[in-house]
Parts: sequence; structure tokens; C-alpha cells
Amino acid sequence: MTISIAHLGPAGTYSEAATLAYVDGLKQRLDRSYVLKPYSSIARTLQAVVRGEAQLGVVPVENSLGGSVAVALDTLWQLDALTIQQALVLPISHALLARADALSHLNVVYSHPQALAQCQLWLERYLPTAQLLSTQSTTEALEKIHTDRTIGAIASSRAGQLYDVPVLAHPINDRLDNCTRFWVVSQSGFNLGVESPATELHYVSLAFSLPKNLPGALVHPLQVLAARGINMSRIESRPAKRSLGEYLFFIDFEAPGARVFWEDALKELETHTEIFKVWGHYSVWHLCD
Ligand SMILES: O=C(O)C(=O)C[C@]1(C(=O)O)C=C[C@@H](O)C=C1
Repeated sequence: MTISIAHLGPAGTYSEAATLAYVDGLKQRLDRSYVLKPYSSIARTLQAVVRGEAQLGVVPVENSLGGSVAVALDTLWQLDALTIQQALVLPISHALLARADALSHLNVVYSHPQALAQCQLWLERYLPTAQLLSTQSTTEALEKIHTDRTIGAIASSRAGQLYDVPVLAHPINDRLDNCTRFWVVSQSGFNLGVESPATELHYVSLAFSLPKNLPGALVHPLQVLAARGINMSRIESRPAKRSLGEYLFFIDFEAPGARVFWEDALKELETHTEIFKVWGHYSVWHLCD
């Protein structure tokens, strides 16, 4: 059976690059054929998995410079039907692509908001007067250029080659060690049949809302982890989209060793929450670009 994998498109996005590298890794573990399915937004990528149009979906969730990809976390919470199979970390090296001969000819730069955020200092320094406009993906930004010599796009050099747009500057991200974490998700209950060795560091990701906005409400669930010596690797709050000041909390923690140890922690943690969702237990693959 062919495994179909949804990702943010069109061709040339970093999400596609992460998916291609993931497929390379999968091929070494699972003798199947794979087909990639591009979608026009991160939310639609996740919805495609829920609708069964693809068995897996690859979405960016966090970048070392730009922080969380809010739409991915918010959509995961709303959809409530997905499980994380794998995390992927991809190095991200942005290029400024344009048909212009010099930076001074550019009036507008398009890109995905995450890519614009990752190049913020560079843009302030070299293109302080250019208008910065958002697109759904870095390759959608490239499509805006057509033949216009006053428009630039931030995307990968690989995308520049695919769309035949020259590189005007590279790398332009504010730190060279820029990288993005992606989650590979499936419908809950889907078994990919890939065992990750216990030697790989494993994580658990979860999210919850709190029963009441009272003093100490967040401390209690956190104490459950601290009391067991469980190392939290991320905590992120997002608006609950109910009343002002109500939040959802997204937590990742390291989960080595016996399953029973952290499963017990989850049971106790749940008692301190209102809505409680566990996204999964998974390992991380560090990909090469
Ligand atoms: O627009 C793309 O190329 C994407 O795959 C999206 C995305 C993101 O949302 O973080 C992925 C990796 C980079 O951080 C920049 C953009």
C-alpha cells in the first residue's frame, strides 16, 4: 500500500523538503511506496489527514528564531483527532530571490511570516524601506515575482532553482544555526509500523486548558512533572479563544525509560486540568538540508 503524506505546498517549501527527507528515512525502515500531497496552508494540511485524504501530514511547529507556528498548534487543538508519529528537525537557510540586479531595486518582499521573522534583522539592515508582505508559504511568495524586478521573495535556494528565480543574497537568516521542528501526524490509532529504538530520545506532547483562572492553577500540573523529575522541554501558551486572559498550555517533555512512569504522570496531570489532550509519544530525527 502506498503511504500518502500531506504537506504545505506548492513544491519547493521547507515543509516539502522535510517531507522528502522523512521519506528517505522511512524507506530505510519500511518497504513501501510514498506519495507527497501538497496543500495550500498548514491548517488544510492537517485537515486533509483528518478527512483521510492522506495518512500522514508534516507540519512546522516551532522555529529556533521565530518561535511557535501558532496556526499549527491552534489547528491541532481544534481538530482533536490527530497523533504525533515523529518529530523532524530541519536546518533552515533562507535566500532572497529576485530578478532584480541590486537590492536597491526591490520595493516589496514576500514570504511566509515565519521566514520574514527569521530574517528580521537582515531585512532591517539591508532593505529598511521595502514593504514586507505575508504569503501562505515561501514558494507562494516566489510565485508573486513573475517577471517583476521590484519584487523579492524569501525562500530556499532549492525553491529558486525549481522556479528559476536567481539568488540575490544567501544566507539571510539572522542566525546560521536556524532550524525548524516539524511534527508528522496521523489519525489517532493509525499504526505506521515503524519502531523507534529506545536509544533515540523520546518526547511526549500534550495540551490542556485549566478549570479555573485561580492562583496556582498552572503550578499544580507542572508540579506533577517536577515531582517525578520529568524534564519539560517546552511550554507554550495560546489564547483559549474564549474570554480574554484564558489560555491553553502546550507542553513537551522528555520521556525516556519505562512507559508506565510517564503514563502515570499523565493520569495525575489530567486531574488538574479542564480539557486534556495527549498528542503522542515519539522520537526526533535530525534531518540534513
Ligand atoms: O513556507 C514554507 O516553506 C514552509 O514550509 C513553512 C515554514 C514555517 O511555517 O515555519 C517552514 C519552515 C521555515 O521555518 C519557514 C516556513
